[in-house]
Amino acid sequence: MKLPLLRLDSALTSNEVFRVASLFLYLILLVHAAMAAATQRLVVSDASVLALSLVTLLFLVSLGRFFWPRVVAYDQGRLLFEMGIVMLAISILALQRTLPSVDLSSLIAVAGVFLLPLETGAAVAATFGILVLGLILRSELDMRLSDWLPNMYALLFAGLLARLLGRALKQNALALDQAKLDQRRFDAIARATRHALMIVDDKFRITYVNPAFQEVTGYAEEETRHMSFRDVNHPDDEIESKKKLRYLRNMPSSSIFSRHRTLHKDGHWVWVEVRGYNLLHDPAIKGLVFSIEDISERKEYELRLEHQALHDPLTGLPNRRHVLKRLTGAIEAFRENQTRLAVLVCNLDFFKSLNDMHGHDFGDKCLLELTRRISAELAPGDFVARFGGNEFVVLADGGPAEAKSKSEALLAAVSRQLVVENVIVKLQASVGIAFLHAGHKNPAELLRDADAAMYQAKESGRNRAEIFDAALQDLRTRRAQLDAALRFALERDELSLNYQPKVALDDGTIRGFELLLRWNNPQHGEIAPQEFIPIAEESGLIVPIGLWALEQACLQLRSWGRHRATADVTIAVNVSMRQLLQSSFLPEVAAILDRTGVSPAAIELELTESSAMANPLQTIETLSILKKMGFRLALDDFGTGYSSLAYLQKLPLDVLKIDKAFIHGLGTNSSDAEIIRLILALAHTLKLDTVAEGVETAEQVMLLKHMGCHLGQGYTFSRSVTAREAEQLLHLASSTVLAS
Ligand SMILES: Nc1nc2c(ncn2[C@@H]2O[C@H](COP(=O)(O)O[C@H]3[C@@H](O)[C@H](n4cnc5c(=O)[nH]c(N)nc54)O[C@@H]3COP(=O)(O)O)[C@@H](O)[C@H]2O)c(=O)[nH]1
Repeated sequence: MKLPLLRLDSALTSNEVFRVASLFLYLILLVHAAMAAATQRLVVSDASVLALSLVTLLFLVSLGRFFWPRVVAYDQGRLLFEMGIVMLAISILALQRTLPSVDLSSLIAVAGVFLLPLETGAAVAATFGILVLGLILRSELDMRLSDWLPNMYALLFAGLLARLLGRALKQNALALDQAKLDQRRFDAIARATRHALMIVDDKFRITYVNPAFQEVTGYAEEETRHMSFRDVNHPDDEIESKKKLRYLRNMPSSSIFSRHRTLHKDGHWVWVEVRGYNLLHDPAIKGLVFSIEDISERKEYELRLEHQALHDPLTGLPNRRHVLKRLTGAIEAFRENQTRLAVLVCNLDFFKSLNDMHGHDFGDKCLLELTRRISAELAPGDFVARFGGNEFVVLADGGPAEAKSKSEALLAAVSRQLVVENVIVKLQASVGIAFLHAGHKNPAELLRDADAAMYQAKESGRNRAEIFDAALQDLRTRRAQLDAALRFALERDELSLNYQPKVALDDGTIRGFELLLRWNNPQHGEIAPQEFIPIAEESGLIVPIGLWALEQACLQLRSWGRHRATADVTIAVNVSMRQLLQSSFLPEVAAILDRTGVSPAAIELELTESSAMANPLQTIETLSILKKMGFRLALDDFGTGYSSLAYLQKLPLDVLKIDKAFIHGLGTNSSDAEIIRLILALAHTLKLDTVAEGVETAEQVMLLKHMGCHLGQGYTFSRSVTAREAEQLLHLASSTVLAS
């Protein structure tokens, strides 16, 4: 039989100690009596028999208490009663002198045993009781002071010690109970929670897991002993995960948060949300504590939402946002390791017309088929997205040759005939290609380049691919900026006019001026006419600008007409073909003459050879009217275009202006001299005056004069000057000859 001695597996209580100590107390008294009987020193009287019977009875009670501790209640009254009985028995035995030396030392033992389980009040009362009994016994037994006083001290000391021990045991038991309660609560929470809890030591060895750990990871507690994080980490999360764990372990009291995938025992990936706390310094934990939540469902929902946000619902292809995200990543990767990336923007030509003609459902079906075809043309690593209604974007590795052949394949795939709802459709696309480079700061810039190339492909005839050309794009951007600025140039008074003298080669007198436009813009500065005139021509702005220039020339002539030195001068005004083609041109010119009152004979209208010959019939008609109105007419840049002599003959011209390209070679290039001679002979035949443009040297002046050219214009005489300077030149020329 296993004796219920002290229960050392739980907190030792004062009752427990009392249970054992009281048994020993009574046993010692009985052994003492037995030994006295054996040595015949036992004095037997009726009272002593009663006392020994009481002790025996108490021994039996304590024996019962020892074996069946749960049956006996330890209430204060019963304990005091028992103590009273034992003290009575001791007193009788002492007074009867039944047992040798049953005196104050027995009371010390009683104090040591009974004060253990008593509450403070009862313990004080019991102490007094024992003390009083001790005093009575001392006087009855005639003990000397030196014999009983140390025993009384010992009695008090034993009582006090027993009391303190009793209290300590009680507090200890309470603390242990509380700890057990806390443990039970923790176990209940750890069992009830859906979150897996795990504690690992500083070597990341698992020291604790709760039951939910198995639910989340599939691993039972005993299987975790040899587990390593590395075995269950998703390869994509590995680096980040390691970084966080290292940080957590090395930073006392730190915490981490992470969302990653962990491998379930079944072999599938589980999305978990992990919070980790460093409690290595806490002696109760000495570990890293993790709370792990299975967020697979939430994550799946999130991923579904993300998929929806990043994909086109019709084709299922990645959408614009996805492309931007992908490109952001590609730009970052490029900064690190210069990876190659080609962006192909594939825009369907005339897709709007197809939608308009057959409806959007039909268009959608075509797009689905095109998606299939485009995807089939791509390599495994390529990325294709639907970027807009009729636009696909392909991101692929490779240089110009690969990108070009890929776009050729795409164009071929798109243009293969397509049958939708029994309708045969033939589509085509224009592809723009751009390559990622260090200058691209963000996806928008890279896409802008690919887009520009795509528009270039459209402009070049569609159904083709173009690679982005940065220089061309810079030119386009500047043209677009100048075009925008030029629209405000007139109203903002940014345009001005210069005058370049035309000088008679025989006597050096100024016979007239050519009016030359100048544009000074606050943002772009001085812009050369070679740059802005073509832009004005293209946008049609040359029409109002040309009329303004003509009116300014007339006003200047009216002003000069008032002085003798400047009265006979003529002004040559450049006229663009765009102006001539305007039906309103002739009435507006007439209105200018009316408003200014200037004679058209003082104005020479210059039209370039190439523009005049582009549309000869209309030119002949309009020039004839202008001629009838009284204007002088000049053919500018002669020799650079392809003049039909038949038409030339029919043009009502007064002047041929020899292009400066021929004058430039005069004196050095004999063929230029030959051409000039021929032009002069032709002009002579057609009875036209001749002006040499771009005369820069005295030698050229001399040669031209000998060849019979009438007038010269160029830097050797004067650059173009302001109206005021032109006027001064005229005043000077009236007295001085500029060249002879
Ligand atoms: N429709 C209109 N066209 C105009 C008008 N004003 C000018 N223009 C045309 O713009 C082109 C460029 O003109 P610009 O830069 O003013 O150049 C002229 C002269 O400065 C230049 N020039 C004159 N002398 C010399 C020289 O000795 N050497 C040299 N290298 N260049 C010289 O030639 C230009 C004049 O050319 P042209 O008209 O062919 O006589 C030019 O085509 C202008 O016509 C306008 O109001 N309307």
